[in-house]
Amino acid sequence: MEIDEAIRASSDRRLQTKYNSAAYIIQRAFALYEFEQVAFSFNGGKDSTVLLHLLRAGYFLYKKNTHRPKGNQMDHVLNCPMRTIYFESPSAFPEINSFTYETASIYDLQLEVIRSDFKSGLEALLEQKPTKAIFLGTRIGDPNAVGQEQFSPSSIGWPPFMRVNPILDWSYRDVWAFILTSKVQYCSLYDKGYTSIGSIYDTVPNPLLCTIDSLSNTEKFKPAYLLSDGRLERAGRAKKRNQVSEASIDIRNGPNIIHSHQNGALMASIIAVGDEILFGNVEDEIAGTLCRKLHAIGWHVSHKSVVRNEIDSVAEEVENRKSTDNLVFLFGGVGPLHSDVSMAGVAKAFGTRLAPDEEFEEYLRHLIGNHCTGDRNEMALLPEGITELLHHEMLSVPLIKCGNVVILSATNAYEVEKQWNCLLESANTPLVQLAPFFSKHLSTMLSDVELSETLSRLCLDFPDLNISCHRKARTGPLIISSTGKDQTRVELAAKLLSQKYHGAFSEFNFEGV
Ligand SMILES: Cc1cc2nc3c(=O)[nH]c(=O)nc-3n(C[C@H](O)[C@H](O)[C@H](O)COP(=O)(O)O)c2cc1C
Ligand SMILES: Nc1ncnc2c1ncn2[C@@H]1O[C@H](COP(=O)(O)OP(=O)(O)OP(=O)(O)O)[C@@H](O)[C@H]1O
Ligand SMILES: [Mg+2]
Repeated sequence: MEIDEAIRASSDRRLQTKYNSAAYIIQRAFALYEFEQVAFSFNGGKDSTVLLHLLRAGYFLYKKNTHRPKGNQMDHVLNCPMRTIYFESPSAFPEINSFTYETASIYDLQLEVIRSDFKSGLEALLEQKPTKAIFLGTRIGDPNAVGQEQFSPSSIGWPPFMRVNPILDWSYRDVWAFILTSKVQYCSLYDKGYTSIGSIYDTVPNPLLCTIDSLSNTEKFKPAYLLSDGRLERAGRAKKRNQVSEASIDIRNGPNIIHSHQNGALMASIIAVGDEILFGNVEDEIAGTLCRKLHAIGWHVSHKSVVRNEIDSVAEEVENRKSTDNLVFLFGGVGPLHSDVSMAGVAKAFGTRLAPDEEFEEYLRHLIGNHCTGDRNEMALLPEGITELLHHEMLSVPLIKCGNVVILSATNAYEVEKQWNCLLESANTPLVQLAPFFSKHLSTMLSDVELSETLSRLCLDFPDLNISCHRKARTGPLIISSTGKDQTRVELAAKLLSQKYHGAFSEFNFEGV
């Protein structure tokens, strides 16, 4: 069987692994359901083209493994005469239509063309012919893939059947590696720069593949398989409303829009994940550094917390903070150890799951080389559909941002300093530089009782300032800080206080402490 032979003969181990697991899913589906009760949903797109050839290979392997025929007795299964459904729409590209029809005829597919919407078409189909399972070329990253597994029952409200998704965990690059290695035909639009194909009204060639022909000074598009970042395969598709996963990974449009709180202020919170901090074995120095850094660029820090190395603890905290703050920083619990559950916690907070991120895996491979086989690197499992990598030349591995949560791998103040600088300089930085804060700190030996009324009054008179008090020891000096964005107001508050208690205050400088 030519597909099976081509993949086995290739030197691409990753492709072989993906192929083997897809072929396994297909064979299990053929073992579970009668051939006549299974259908293949084919639309001439690249993913369903891959699936077609995987089905042919899987069917061949299934027959070979279950019937053990000799010699050329296998010839009759070189094709897979599957029931194939195509939802044809008047707004489909003519190239897609012709490719679908031609392919169905080449491979003896029993094509059933449906000219209604998916749901009512499937209802009619199931009434006419018992259909237990339908193969789909859905992949992680497709807007409708969230929450699906390789075997996923149809959704509530849909007619009952099993959706079988053998290439769910395939990346864009895997799809093209398969097509190019097995040398199968694909729709001609992909050679014209289309990377994901919808209707003629919502699809154009991917702008990221556009080049200018220097001779004719006209636009040209490179073929789809040359798109280097597969996460941008839908860049030529008009956005639908409510496509959450797309909105959050749209790195072309820069950082996610951040809605500011009162007075244009932006809020951040910091979550440390670490049993060692809660046991008191380790003093956290990262959160403090982050507070200073955020303050220095004019951000407010609303909350700082430490949670246990437990998925649910991380998920609960992230869920709370991500909806309250513009940006959440999380550190600790990142890596390959049993206690490194932060990614899983973040995924759970966003209602998604961990999925292999091919680009991140590539970075890790450079970093840890032989220790990572490439088949299975748990550190390359990142929250599906919400992850954006933030690159910087000084970082061997990019920083990870999931929605509005930035995950830092720093383990001490020095490392967080470096990651912070890279984050600030990253092209997609979520850190907006705001007007700076000004602070004035005064030190006094006056007692709290003597000062309390005056300070309450000062807070009322200066609602735009943060006036805070702290002391290092009950018997030591009291430090009063006023902080705000208007330097004149900050200085005025300090001056009024000093004037009221003539000679009782001196200026204080935190740096000198
Ligand atoms: C065979 C088949 C089965 C489907 N089953 C479901 C389903 O169970 N639940 C669901 O919400 N959508 C289902 N859909 C719809 C898809 O999730 C999705 O809306 C569609 O493929 C997206 O195409 P579009 O981006 O062109 O709208 C199904 C589609 C097909 C072709
Ligand atoms: N009109 C349709 N008729 C039959 N199946 C469809 C149709 N639209 C989508 N599907 C099924 O859903 C899967 C995912 O759809 P999608 O639009 O991502 O197509 P594709 O094959 O992936 O091509 P591309 O991503 O390049 O547009 C397809 O592989 C196919 O199994
Ligand atoms: Mg697709």
